[in-house]
Amino acid sequence: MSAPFRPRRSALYMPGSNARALEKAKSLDVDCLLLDLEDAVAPDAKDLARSQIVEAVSAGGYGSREVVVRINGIDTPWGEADLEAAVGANPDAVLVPKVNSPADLQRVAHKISALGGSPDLKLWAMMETPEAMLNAGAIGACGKDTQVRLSCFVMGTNDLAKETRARLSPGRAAMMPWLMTCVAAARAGGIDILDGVFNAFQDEDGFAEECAQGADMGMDGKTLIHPKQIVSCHKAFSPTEDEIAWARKINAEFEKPENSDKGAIQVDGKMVERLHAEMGKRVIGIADSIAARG
Ligand SMILES: CC(C)(COP(=O)(O)OP(=O)(O)OC[C@H]1O[C@@H](n2cnc3c(N)ncnc32)[C@H](O)[C@@H]1OP(=O)(O)O)[C@@H](O)C(=O)NCCC(=O)NCCSC(=O)C[C@H](O)C(=O)O
Ligand SMILES: [Mg+2]
Repeated sequence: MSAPFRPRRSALYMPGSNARALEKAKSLDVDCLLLDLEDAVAPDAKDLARSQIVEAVSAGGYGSREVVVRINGIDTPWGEADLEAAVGANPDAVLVPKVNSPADLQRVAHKISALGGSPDLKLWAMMETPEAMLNAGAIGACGKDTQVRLSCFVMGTNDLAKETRARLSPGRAAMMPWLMTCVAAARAGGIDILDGVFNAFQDEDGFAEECAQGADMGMDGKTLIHPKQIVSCHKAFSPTEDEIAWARKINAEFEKPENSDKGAIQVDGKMVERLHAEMGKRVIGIADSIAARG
């Protein structure tokens, strides 16, 4: 039986133009790979990056890692060719940059079907423009549109800072309303959401703090730019032993015959409701999926 919960704790970007990185990714303990054709690739290297990504994805070897190709915007000189190449290579998902509205995703989904793309090919959306922040709920609702197959938001905090002129300062106070709006929009649409990148990848303490903040906010994971960020990211976004034990305990309590007609019970001096047991089931599911990967 396949695991019902898919951990997306870490998603590592790598430029498609960097063949060494595409190869190295096969040995990294990371949940998702974001093979980039967009901002990490210079205009003169777009064609090389596209052919390297097609070759890498078609050849496989990435195991249980979720493989996602970030295309250039469909209205750029490279977007159409990127999408056609991605559909041919058939990764797990296509990541659409600078999504402003549901129409942007519907357009890409329509093109994927016209190209004969696999019905299993999902869309992910970069949330990184002022328009996207204003339309977050409507974009998130594409998670329930079976024609679009949106399954994840990715916060693009660098572009968001550029477009809004808000500062990416420690603690991210200025970003917080948008980040939390997108968390709510993702949950309403039934999809996952990944936090933005932390650019100062040599600053381990700063990165750990931002991971903890993202986990507190309800993010499912974080996007990364360097392999050295993976371990700390997994620490923040994996359920702890205590959380797993508590989840198992409260679920076991609710399964007891004497609690079958109760909505709220006391466990270890705390009030526990069935909603906590539901939350616990997700913790257990994610923990089991992580364990199953070995
Ligand atoms: C930031 C980097 C340019 C640093 O590269 P480099 O100086 O080569 O780093 P190291 O020497 O420390 O590398 C050590 C080894 O690790 C491999 N490596 C490095 N980065 C990656 C990676 N991302 N994926 C896989 N492997 C990686 C190196 O090849 C070395 O390997 P080896 O030689 O075998 O020892 C670089 O890390 C980098 O390019 N990072 C990704 C940048 C990127 O993709 N940016 C775009 C996404 S961010 C963004 O756009 C978010 C959003 O849209 C927004 O708006 O916010
Ligand atoms: Mg961006």
